[in-house]
Amino acid sequence: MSESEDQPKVLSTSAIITVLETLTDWREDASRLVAVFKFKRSATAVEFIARVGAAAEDANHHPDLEWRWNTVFLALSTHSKGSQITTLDAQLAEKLSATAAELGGTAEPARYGEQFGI
Ligand SMILES: C[C@H](O)[C@H](O)[C@H]1CNC2=NC(N)=NC(=O)C2=N1
Repeated sequence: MSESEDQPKVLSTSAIITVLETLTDWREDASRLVAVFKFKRSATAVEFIARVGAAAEDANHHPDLEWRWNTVFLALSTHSKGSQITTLDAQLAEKLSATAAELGGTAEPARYGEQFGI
């Protein structure tokens, strides 16, 4: 288990703002990092979901996930830290953006308010 996995650090508001300058696919919403990725085909969205699952198992850190046809909605927070945003969330967000890009996915900022019924 890596040191970061042992001790995720809660990000302050200013740290979140700084992190989001790099994680341009992601936004803060209700103490979570959220993103929406759209793919050309539903099958590619499913492939992405499988890779999200593998990355989550590797990191022992699991995003909330919603699948709608060719689009995948993600939300990340750290349950063990009161469901706040931590360094673990930022690390996984970066990895998932890279994975989405590899599969030709595009972020859909206009849809960020739609996920999980909110
Ligand atoms: C025991 C195990 O380490 C925990 O339940 C892990 C699993 N996946 C997790 N995922 C998320 N998002 N937050 C957590 O705190 C968390 N904790």
